[in-house]
Amino acid sequence: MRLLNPGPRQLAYTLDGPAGAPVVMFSNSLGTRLSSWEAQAEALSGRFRVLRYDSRGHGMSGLFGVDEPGRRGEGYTLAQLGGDVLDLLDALDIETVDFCGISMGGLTGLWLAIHAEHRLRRLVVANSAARIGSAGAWTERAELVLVEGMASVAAGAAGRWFTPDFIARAPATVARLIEGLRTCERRGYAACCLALAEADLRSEIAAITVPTLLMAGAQDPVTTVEHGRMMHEHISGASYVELPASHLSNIEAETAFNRHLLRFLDS
Ligand SMILES: O=C(O)CC1=CCC(=O)O1
Repeated sequence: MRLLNPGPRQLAYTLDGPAGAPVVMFSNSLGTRLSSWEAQAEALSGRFRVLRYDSRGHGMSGLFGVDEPGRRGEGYTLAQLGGDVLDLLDALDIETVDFCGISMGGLTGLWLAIHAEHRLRRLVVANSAARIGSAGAWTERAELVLVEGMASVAAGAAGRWFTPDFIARAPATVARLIEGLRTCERRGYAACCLALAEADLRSEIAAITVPTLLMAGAQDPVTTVEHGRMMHEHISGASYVELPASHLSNIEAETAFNRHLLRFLDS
């Protein structure tokens, strides 16, 4: 694990793989961290350089000021989440990447494709939407974790992230991710909820020209297949697949996810 700008505005990242190989960058969902891409990093290793990072407020990345006195309950913005990606690429002297994000990370990828398309070769958006949830629900969730702590959202997360079948089949994996959510910094998590409360790219995604692969989970209750199909209709030339999974499809359906990802990266 390496740190860009060690301190309250640090970004934690890993960069693995052969020097000179094309870089594939991964962006995590709300309440997870760069370790959630383990299966993809392994599948790509050898042929690609894999750049993973913890979104601000998550994992080993900093809180970017939301812990400062008087700033309780302040949010990040989607532009800041996208700006962190550009800062990291600039610092590492990486001109272009294939970008793969899930959920909040997918929304970050859509923002980059709209505002910094020259930095993306290809875009993969998994289990995401141009507008995730509603402003009211995200504001409520931010308030809930600030007042009651992360246990209040960790309790119901398995049912949002995975199918009952996967929860029964892979209890240790599910427990590890839920523990990661429970120990997520509440102020960072809340600030990302507030970024999601504001983020709405529905009127902008038609401008995307970066080659795009959209992946949805057939049983995802959060970002549904309807959200995936809506993006597919609006992003010209995009490919769209549905995976046998709920929300964290890169974990629940890692084989199918990796197959589609690699096929797209090789196209
Ligand atoms: O509600 C959840 O935990 C799922 C989710 C919504 C946005 C995101 O990144 O994860």
